[in-house]
Amino acid sequence: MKKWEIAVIPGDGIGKEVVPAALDVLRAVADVHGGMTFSFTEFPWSCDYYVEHGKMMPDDGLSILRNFDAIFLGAVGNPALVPDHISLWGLLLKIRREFEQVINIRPAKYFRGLSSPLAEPHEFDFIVVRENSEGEYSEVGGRIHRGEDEIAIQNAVFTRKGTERAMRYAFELAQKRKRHVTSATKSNGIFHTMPFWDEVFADVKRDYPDVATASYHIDALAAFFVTRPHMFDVVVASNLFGDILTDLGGAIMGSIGIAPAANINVNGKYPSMFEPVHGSAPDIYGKGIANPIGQIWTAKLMLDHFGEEELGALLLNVVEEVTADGVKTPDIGGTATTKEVAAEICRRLREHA
Ligand SMILES: NC(=O)c1ccc[n+]([C@@H]2O[C@H](COP(=O)([O-])OP(=O)(O)OC[C@H]3O[C@@H](n4cnc5c(N)ncnc54)[C@H](O)[C@@H]3O)[C@@H](O)[C@H]2O)c1
Ligand SMILES: O=C(O)C[C@@H](O)C(=O)O
Ligand SMILES: [K+]
Ligand SMILES: [Mn+2]
Repeated sequence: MKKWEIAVIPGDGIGKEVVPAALDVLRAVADVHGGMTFSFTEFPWSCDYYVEHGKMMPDDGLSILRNFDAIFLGAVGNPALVPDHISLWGLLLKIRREFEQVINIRPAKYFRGLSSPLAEPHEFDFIVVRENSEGEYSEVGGRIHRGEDEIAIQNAVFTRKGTERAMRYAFELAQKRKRHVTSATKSNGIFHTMPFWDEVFADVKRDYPDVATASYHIDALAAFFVTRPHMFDVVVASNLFGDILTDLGGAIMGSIGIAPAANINVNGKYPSMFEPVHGSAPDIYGKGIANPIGQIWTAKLMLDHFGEEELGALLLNVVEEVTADGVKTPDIGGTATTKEVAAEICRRLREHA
């Protein structure tokens, strides 16, 4: 019997609702498999934890997480208790960086049973490869003076290694898909880092002559996500551009509540982390109506990561069937609760046991 050791961090807000729902689904997945179990170890690290301990996670938090096969996370952030940059950098970004989860994979596709806000969504199916370790997200910079003379400086950091790594990952992914990579740039307005990004892209693409490419400035690209999302296969983007594009990816599917993400450690030194694209949604927390699909699809990405692609495909198929049959939370036009959606997915999964 194969046993996967999973560190579970529900985090804040609706993370505490969608994570338990997705764990139930993973238990059902294990039953379907028959030869596999999950051991879930839960950690209460969150903004509530911060209020009590003055930090988002204990000092030895990372060494505890290190021994797990994967980390399954909900969402981090409760601005009523802790400023967002403190909570994010103290937990989510800390894990991404210290565990060298340098790539963030974020798929979006035309999803059965959902009405996209696009008039003609066609059958789009793309993956954004978000550089996850550097770029616009950096602690380099500072603030001086106060008042009228106040200055804030934030430096973006683009290394050749990090940039190339994200691009190569995108090209190799495209080779297993429709052989097309789009680069998200902004080399007209961003004077140093984005021309550099374009140069590295030009260098890297020479190594993949079987993959077609396109490059668009991020503003135009954002519009194309709305007007012609079906033309994309793999999109490679910097940390911030990838962040923004993937909320948009969720939106054109029908709700940001269904979009999944995988923070991948590519060198095998540390566990990878699986979490939905969305945050803690304080506006709906506590009502029991958060859409669990983003968290459940994230579980599918974890199954893929473990080499259980067949089970992953079955899981996503069942989720789409349940959606198409109208068992949906309010964000996608239904009346079901988080728990009802998860229970229906579990019930249908067990029919495959
Ligand atoms: N990876 C993360 O953990 C992550 C991601 C984004 C935001 N955040 C944090 O979450 C907090 C709230 O941020 P925000 O409001 O900008 O983004 P958000 O993603 O939490 O919410 C944006 C909107 O989408 C809706 N939404 C999100 N997930 C949903 C779901 N599963 N079902 C139904 N509706 C859903 C919310 O109700 C809200 O209207 C902040 O503290 C922010 O820093 C964390
Ligand atoms: O990376 C971030 O900015 C946090 C959150 O918005 C995310 O997309 O994971
Ligand atoms: K999240
Ligand atoms: Mn985001």
